[in-house]
Amino acid sequence: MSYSVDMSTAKSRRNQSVAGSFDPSSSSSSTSTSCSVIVPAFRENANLRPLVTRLFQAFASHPSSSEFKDAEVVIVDDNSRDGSEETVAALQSEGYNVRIVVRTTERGLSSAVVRGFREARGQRMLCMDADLQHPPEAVPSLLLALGESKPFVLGTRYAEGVEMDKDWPLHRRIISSGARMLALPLTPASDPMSGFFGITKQKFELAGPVNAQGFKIALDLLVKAHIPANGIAEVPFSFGLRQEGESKLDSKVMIKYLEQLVELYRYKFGTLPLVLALVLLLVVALYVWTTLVYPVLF
Ligand SMILES: Nc1nc2c(ncn2[C@@H]2O[C@H](COP(=O)(O)OP(=O)(O)O[C@H]3O[C@H](CO)[C@@H](O)[C@H](O)[C@@H]3O)[C@@H](O)[C@H]2O)c(=O)[nH]1
Ligand SMILES: [Mg+2]
Repeated sequence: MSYSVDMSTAKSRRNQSVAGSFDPSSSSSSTSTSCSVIVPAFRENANLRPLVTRLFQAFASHPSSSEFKDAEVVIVDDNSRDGSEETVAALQSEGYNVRIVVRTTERGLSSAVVRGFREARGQRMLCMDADLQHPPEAVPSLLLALGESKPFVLGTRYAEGVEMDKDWPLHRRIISSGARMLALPLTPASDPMSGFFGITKQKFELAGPVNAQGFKIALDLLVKAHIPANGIAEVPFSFGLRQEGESKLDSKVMIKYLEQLVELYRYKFGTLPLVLALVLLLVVALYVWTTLVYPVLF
């Protein structure tokens, strides 16, 4: 079950002045929406206001600001009850085109993103975290990179000139690199672990049934929407630190990722290569045990 708080009226549609600064008090009566930004959020109230205001400021000050005149932000919250709904209502009354879908019987990052993509009114859809690890200022370029020839855009942390924040913990770097390596045979994308990505509505609707468990929905869409290498626009960005609150990534999320990998390998290559890989792994493990570990221990 879910409900949606959407007080968007002509007054609450976001607007921009020619000077490039966002003026939420002026209004637009347009009903078409070109771009939608989807934000999965769980207990992110403290981050919502800076996120939304920075996003609309970035749209207003972009040289192609007219492309974003109908842009909307859709927050998909899992019943956080931390004041997020009130914050969104306040932003709406100030004129920002933002709404919140509150799910009361479902949980999970990926399924929240899928829900947001289904709710989105825009043809270009982008997903980003609420905690400001993904810079709102990079959103316009990512959205503009989407089109018929590039139906998928990926904010990548693995490119020249960009970096992770030096305070991002070592264990998270190791987990992220390991997870990325395991996904290498599935997609040519440089950073399929990224939660900063976009897809056209058309391509999303053509994708096969996605695995909405866990955190890695971009990887699932890359595989199941059959996105070829030349259909991906990669936009480098520097991955920041969470501004407020705590990460929700835990061991359950990692196990779900391994399950997702098995499903995707079967989807892409069939069952036989997967069985062969498991047999090979078993043989290597037996070899290591009998020749290296057993003689040393016993
Ligand atoms: N609705 C909803 N949102 C959720 C849930 N769990 C997490 N989120 C939201 O999903 C976003 C990412 O969650 P974090 O808890 O901040 O994740 P992270 O550990 O920082 O992981 C990030 O880095 C990964 C790459 O290393 C990304 O893959 C991932 O998307 C995220 O960006 C945040 O906006 C968070 O509120 C949930 O159960 N429900
Ligand atoms: Mg985070």
